[in-house]
Amino acid sequence: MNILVTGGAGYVGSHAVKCLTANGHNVWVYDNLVYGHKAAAPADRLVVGDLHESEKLVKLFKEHDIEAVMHFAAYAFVGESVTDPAKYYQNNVVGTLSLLDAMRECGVKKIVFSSTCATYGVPQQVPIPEDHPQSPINPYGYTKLVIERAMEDYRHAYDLGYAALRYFNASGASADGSIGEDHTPETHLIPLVLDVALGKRESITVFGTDYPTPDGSCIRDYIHVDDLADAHLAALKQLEPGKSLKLNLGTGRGMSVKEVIGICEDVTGKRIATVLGERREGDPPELVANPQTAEDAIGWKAKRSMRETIESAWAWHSSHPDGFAD
Ligand SMILES: NC(=O)c1ccc[n+]([C@@H]2O[C@H](COP(=O)([O-])OP(=O)(O)OC[C@H]3O[C@@H](n4cnc5c(N)ncnc54)[C@H](O)[C@@H]3O)[C@@H](O)[C@H]2O)c1
Ligand SMILES: O=c1ccn([C@@H]2O[C@H](COP(=O)(O)OP(=O)(O)O[C@H]3O[C@H](CO)[C@@H](O)[C@H](O)[C@H]3O)[C@@H](O)[C@H]2O)c(=O)[nH]1
Repeated sequence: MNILVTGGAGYVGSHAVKCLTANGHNVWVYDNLVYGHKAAAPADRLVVGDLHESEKLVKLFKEHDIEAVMHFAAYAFVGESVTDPAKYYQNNVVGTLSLLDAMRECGVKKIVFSSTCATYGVPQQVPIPEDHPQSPINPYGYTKLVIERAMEDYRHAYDLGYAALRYFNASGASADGSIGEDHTPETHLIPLVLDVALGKRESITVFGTDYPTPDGSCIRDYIHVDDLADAHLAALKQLEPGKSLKLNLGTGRGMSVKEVIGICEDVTGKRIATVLGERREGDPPELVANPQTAEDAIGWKAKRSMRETIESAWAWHSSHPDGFAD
């Protein structure tokens, strides 16, 4: 299939590109490189462009006879979305509407969209099923929810086929060590802990130790980025015009911040200096997926263990201490 991958030079997108290519798809990466890395995308497949450039997208769709879009491009810093929501609504909502317009103009009727468990807000029930109320607690989550809603309306009116894939915490790196996680600034737990192991940071701060969890630190569902890539492939296979899929992508297994630090110590063989700190604003105590719907609908479930996830992250970070260094 001819597929356009927006945000394909970013963390999750680049792993999906690798997986799609390995499975025989003809892939084009579309990324403005604001946060992406040139080296993360195949050189002969990268088109540098922005979501807002609808005409450029139309040209690409026609030129390469694009049949489906995988849409990763977005801004994803939760804290920044609170202080500068305009930036998030403009990019994640207006940018995506421009992409959807270009698709409509060219008759491209399949899209796999990077949504997030942040659309659920503070869960009333854990593990979280897909029909849990969606009530985000930050603008980032709202931008993703708005697009889920727009896609549903476009499905109804224009026969769009879409998959809204609600990721939990994307983690780890490609098994061959060629690509991995490199966000600037880095805010995610695992890369920050591994930076301490590498001596790039003095310590990791545990954000909150008085949560109603067994060890008092927050619980998350860390899903290997290659498992996410596999899910994208599986969702694409099931997509048809007019069909919708709304799926949680997680392992169903919760891990506390302290447990993550413990596994990182084990994998790296280094002691991680840890500071017990205050809660970070906007962090729900526990976010864990119920991944059963994904298994039933697309025959997918997470295969990689938490240890494998952290081992792959360590292999990447220790061999690329400066990330892509671009
Ligand atoms: N990393 C996670 O744990 C996580 C969890 C849930 C959802 N998500 C979602 O998954 C997607 C990918 O996340 P990531 O961690 O790989 O982020 P990332 O920043 O590494 O990748 C996003 C890519 O999109 C590009 N981009 C942004 N705006 C663009 C625009 N207007 N035009 C063209 N390109 C643009 C960036 O340059 C970057 O390469 C995002 O939509 C994010 O919201 C990520
Ligand atoms: O220095 C740190 C960094 C993080 N944490 C904690 O570690 C957990 C994971 O945090 P982080 O890696 O920042 O991920 P989340 O805040 O859970 O958010 C990520 O995962 C969401 C889905 O769960 C996505 O929507 C977001 O885009 C993505 O940033 C949370 O409990 C944090 O409080 C710390 O204790 N110390």
